[in-house]
Amino acid sequence: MRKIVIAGNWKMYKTQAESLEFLQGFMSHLEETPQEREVVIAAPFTDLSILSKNLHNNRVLLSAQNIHWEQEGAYTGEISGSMLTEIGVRYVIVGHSERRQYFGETDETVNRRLKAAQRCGLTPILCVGESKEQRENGETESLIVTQLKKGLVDVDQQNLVIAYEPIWAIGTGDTCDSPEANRVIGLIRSQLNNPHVSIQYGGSVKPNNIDEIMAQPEIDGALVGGASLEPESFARIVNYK
Ligand SMILES: O=C(CO)COP(=O)(O)O
Repeated sequence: MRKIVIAGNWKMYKTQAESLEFLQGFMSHLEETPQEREVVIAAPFTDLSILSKNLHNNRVLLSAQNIHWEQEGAYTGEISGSMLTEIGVRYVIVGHSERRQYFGETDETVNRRLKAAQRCGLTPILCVGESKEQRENGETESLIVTQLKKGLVDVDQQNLVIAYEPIWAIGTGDTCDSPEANRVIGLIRSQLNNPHVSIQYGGSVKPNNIDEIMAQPEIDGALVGGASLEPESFARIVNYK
């Protein structure tokens, strides 16, 4: 069975006070959310601990946005897996295009982070996706196959979520057409050795397009940026029809 996983990626937004304010507005909407949908919030490191203390049941699971591959050491500015699991974090986003673009993330470092996450029991959400230029040059398929092949070396596909996030659709309002997202996600699935891996779509997911996206047979969830920052908007997304 493929799980439905709807995750909000808050990126570098929300102080602790703002994150608690979000919870106040958000939690009541979950009463109508079907139990089998997993709802995840990927918050900044500084918010995770206080969110964890204020989430008394497991209705919302927490995710980090990055993880270092070593268990501990002289790595100024980094966070290890055990620091995350100790405060109740369950997921971690790995290889987001913003980390690949601005912070030198490569398929090799992505692979190391994925394995580190799994070693300490976190479920990694591996992000893959092409730029506008790569799409226009007809490189979408080969790029994604390479990202998967290199990223997933020795990675356990029993404990993994993948997000297809075309870079040109992120933060632009220019959503990838649902049938096209469905097609690429089908291609991603064909590269895996476990048919039960959940594969999300990400890139300008909004309350007004989530129903159509989730109606696609290959799409098992969403990774939502901007529209996850407001309680009503993220609630409408997790409660898609
Ligand atoms: O990058 C994203 C989620 O990880 C998508 O961001 P937007 O939903 O703001 O386009």
